[in-house]
Amino acid sequence: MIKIKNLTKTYQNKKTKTTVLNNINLEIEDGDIFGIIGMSGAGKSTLIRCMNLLEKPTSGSVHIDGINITNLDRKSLSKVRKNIGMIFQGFNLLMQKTVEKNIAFGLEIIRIKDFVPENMKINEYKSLSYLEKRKVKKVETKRKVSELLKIIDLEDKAKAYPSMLSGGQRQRVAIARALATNPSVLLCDEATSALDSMTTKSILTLLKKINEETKVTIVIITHEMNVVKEICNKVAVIDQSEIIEQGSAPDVFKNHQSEITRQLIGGEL
Ligand SMILES: Nc1ncnc2c1ncn2[C@@H]1O[C@H](COP(=O)(O)OP(=O)(O)OP(=O)(O)O)[C@@H](O)[C@H]1O
Repeated sequence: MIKIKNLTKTYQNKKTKTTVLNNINLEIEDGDIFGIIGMSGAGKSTLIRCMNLLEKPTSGSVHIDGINITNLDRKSLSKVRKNIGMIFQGFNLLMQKTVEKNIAFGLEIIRIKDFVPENMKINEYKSLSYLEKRKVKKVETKRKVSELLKIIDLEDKAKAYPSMLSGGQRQRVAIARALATNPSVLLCDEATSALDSMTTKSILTLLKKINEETKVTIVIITHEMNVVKEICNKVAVIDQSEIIEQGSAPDVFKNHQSEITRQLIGGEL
């Protein structure tokens, strides 16, 4: 579960002080596909970046699976971050690496001694020599990459470079890389904004399938209402730095209270 308590984010320079998030309170339950919607500049990106401490809140706290991650030291935070995958509008792939190497990168960043093999008891792994551990990690990485290639349906592109892929295929690779560490949370920052509507639909279908199969909690920030309608079970509306509405997606769509929400959903319902 992700709990955000009284979170405020203020940017300050010599002359100005801007409060971008004001007293945000949110609870995102395990397995949710939680949409955060709002107009441009409302604070969506800042909020999602606070969830993995890419931005440090000015005050308030972020709790993931019961752990307050707000003031963790670098080492503990990097451990927590392995449990939080993130994908971006611009995909952020390594252009000089093949698809399979991009996906493996999600695991490469974990030190041999911190690696947790999926098919092995942790004590068994711990008792191995460094070289044996390295071998296990190599084999496990290979296995995981082929499993993920299958999930994203790009087994035939394993040796391709990102420049040879379409936008939708690149985002699939980014999703696989984010899932390599089996995170319990996947943060999606405008993940489909650069894609056409058909490709968006296929990425959303993939995210939904992954959510159903792995129970990963997905947080999506977007200004695209079809994204929320398509896959989110819950939604929060952010406007001028504050959460102005939240609840089950169908309920917020039907019984919204604010003018901003009405504008965002375009009065379609
Ligand atoms: N580093 C920063 N310093 C000062 N102000 C910032 C900084 N980062 C963001 N802001 C301001 O915070 C506000 C919220 O930005 P944010 O990117 O979170 O909004 P958003 O809802 O994601 O917008 P969009 O949909 O356009 O991406 C904006 O007014 C932005 O100018």
